[in-house]
Amino acid sequence: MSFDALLYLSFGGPEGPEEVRPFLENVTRGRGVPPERLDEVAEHYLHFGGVSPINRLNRDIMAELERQLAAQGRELPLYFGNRNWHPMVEDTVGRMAEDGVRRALVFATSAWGGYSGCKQYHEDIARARAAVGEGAPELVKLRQFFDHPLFVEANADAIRRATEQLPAELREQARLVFTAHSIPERADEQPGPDGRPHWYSRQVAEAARLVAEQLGAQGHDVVWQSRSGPPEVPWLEPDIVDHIEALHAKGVPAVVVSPIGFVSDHLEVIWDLDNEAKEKAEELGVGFARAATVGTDPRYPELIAELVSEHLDEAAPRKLSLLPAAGCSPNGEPCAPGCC
Ligand SMILES: CC1=C(CCC(=O)O)c2cc3nc(cc4[nH]c(cc5[nH]c(cc1n2)c(C)c5CCC(=O)O)c(CCC(=O)O)c4C)C(CCC(=O)O)=C3C
Ligand SMILES: [Fe+2]
Repeated sequence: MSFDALLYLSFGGPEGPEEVRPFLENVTRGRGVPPERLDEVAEHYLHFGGVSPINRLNRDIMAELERQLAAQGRELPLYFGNRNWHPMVEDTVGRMAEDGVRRALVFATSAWGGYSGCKQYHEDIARARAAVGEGAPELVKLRQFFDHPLFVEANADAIRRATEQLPAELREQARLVFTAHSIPERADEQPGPDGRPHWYSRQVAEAARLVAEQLGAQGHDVVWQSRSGPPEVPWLEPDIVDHIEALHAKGVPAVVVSPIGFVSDHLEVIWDLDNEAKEKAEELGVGFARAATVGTDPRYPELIAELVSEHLDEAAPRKLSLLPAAGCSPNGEPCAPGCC
């Protein structure tokens, strides 16, 4: 099948203090997030002048991706659209239609299945096409990449570099801790294409296992961060901050934290880890190093180009786990019956 463009689809983030509230309202519309939580998160954004780094990081990644695609001799114009903030995906897909794009691939900036990481991006695709109406391009979303060798290698190298930042005497005993965005337990019960539940947390566990194996780590933990929602609703636990306390109580002298659940050092990473988790570690005297996300590693755009190649050249999908490949479907249709 031929494609005449690539749409880079991301979350979006505010670029000034006056944009914080309307952005948060877009993110949480109909999601049952209490106003107190929104006030708290607004403060996190305002702490950084109301500017999330996510848009700049995405533009840097796209510039490198464009360079790599050009070097491969691919003529595939790149478009940028977001779910929650400008450039909004509806506007971008409108522009694609005006430019005469008939059929495009879509890269969504999440490695995972589940509602937030996969299905909601399918909904964005369907909503954008509906908004454009007649003449909207066909949009085929690329698959989930949590077990792609380039994702695993880039995360492993970032952990190696973070470990070097710890004092030499702590490195050997430092506990490797992976974090990903918490989601409601009910949401995590959602099955994958294999029909088995907990698709999201199984993928996170598998990616963490693959990275830890590549590092020859003695042991590792998978924990969660950035919990939202009303307090009475159970979300995946333990939280990273509580986990640092628990490790300290067991006598662990240092932690290396890998935000494997995210692909760039956006606000949830720099606030929840570099502020909150780091502060807790310092308070307890626990050594703390945070690994980078894959976004600044050239292997990330390389991975995107490989996913593209699976469609344009029928390149065999490279994956390291036995979990099924999923997340790829046209025009926002579910990727498998009951999936995500
Ligand atoms: C699984 C997952 C990912 C990873 C997969 C992926 O990357 O897609 C992710 C990424 C992100 N989440 C982000 C920001 C936010 N997420 C929120 C709220 C929520 N996230 C959820 C899940 C996820 N989120 C859920 C279940 C909610 C509750 C509301 C709902 O059920 O939908 C809220 C509302 C306030 C709050 O309650 O925290 C904000 C501001 C940003 C941008 C950061 C920046 O601006 O730099 C990014 C990349
Ligand atoms: Fe899916």
